[in-house]
Amino acid sequence: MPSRPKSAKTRPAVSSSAQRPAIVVVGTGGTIASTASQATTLTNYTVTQQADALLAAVPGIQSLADISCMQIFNVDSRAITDTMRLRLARKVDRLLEQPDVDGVVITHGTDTMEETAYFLNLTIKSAKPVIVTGAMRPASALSADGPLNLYNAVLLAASSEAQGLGVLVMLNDRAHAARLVSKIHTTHVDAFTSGEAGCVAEVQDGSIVSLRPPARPHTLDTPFALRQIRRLPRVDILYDYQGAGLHLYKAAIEAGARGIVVAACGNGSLTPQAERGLRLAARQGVVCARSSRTGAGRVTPDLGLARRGILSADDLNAQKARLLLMLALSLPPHACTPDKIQHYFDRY
Ligand SMILES: NC(=O)C[C@H](N)C(=O)O
Repeated sequence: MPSRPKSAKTRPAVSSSAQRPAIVVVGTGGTIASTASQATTLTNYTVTQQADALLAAVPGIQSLADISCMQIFNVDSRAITDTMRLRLARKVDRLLEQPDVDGVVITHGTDTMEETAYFLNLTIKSAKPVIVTGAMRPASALSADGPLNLYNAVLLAASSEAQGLGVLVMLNDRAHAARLVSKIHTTHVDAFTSGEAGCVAEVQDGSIVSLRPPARPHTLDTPFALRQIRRLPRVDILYDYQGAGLHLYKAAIEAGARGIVVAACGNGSLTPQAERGLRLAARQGVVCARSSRTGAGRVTPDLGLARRGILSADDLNAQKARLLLMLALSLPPHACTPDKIQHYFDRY
């Protein structure tokens, strides 16, 4: 349980001016919680800090809200498994059910942040703000970016402007919609983009500048609910390339994959062996989806392939398409036919 703010009693979803919003910061690890041996060491570090220490390093943050914090795990985000992400989602969902919690901030490694954010965006059943943040530089760095990112994340979580926008990713002064955001640089502080759609909001001088709300339905408006999930099914990602072989497709089928997402070339085009592999999988009841390895744009649906159970992942990248497919395959049989799953790809 988070340590409770002293004044926490029943309060509206976002507090009136008389009552400060109650925000829970959930720590999961990542570079924001890491330290290195020297202030100039920016890429070689270890997770050492918990959420309370991160908060203590941010001047003025306590003036934004009544902040409590908790640690669910403390790892590099590459170590987060499907089970851990599910546990985090359940925890956040339960926190938001509490009338005395107005919003949640999650501190997280940036490498797989977009996966956690999109998963929460599809499953959390609340309109209260959920903001995921992190850092590209460790807490020990000269010009560490974590403190301002965390400040801005709490600012956003405490704001009525972030209500009903789904899960947002806050880094480098920008708030991105979970569905659109992706990490596109290995080390720069400005590592995240929402592509052509642009971000949802910016923070300038401690004020939120709203730009555009996310276009796709999320959170309360999806058919995916955590309570109906016991275990997430195996969905594998395969990368297509010139000269690809069939063996990886066979291996995924043999490993019991219920879904395969391929990061296909261009507009979802498949090399001959990838197409053979997907057809083989689809014939055995594995739901397959084509995303694009280009990093932008939608994969045009192909009716011929769709008839064979090979769907289009719309403009989701492979890692996000995988999560949507896992959630879709967790639904009861009548709700996860290939037609229905294509509809989920087109909509969420
Ligand atoms: N910048 C980061 O947060 C990267 C880190 N390795 C992670 O946990 O994802």
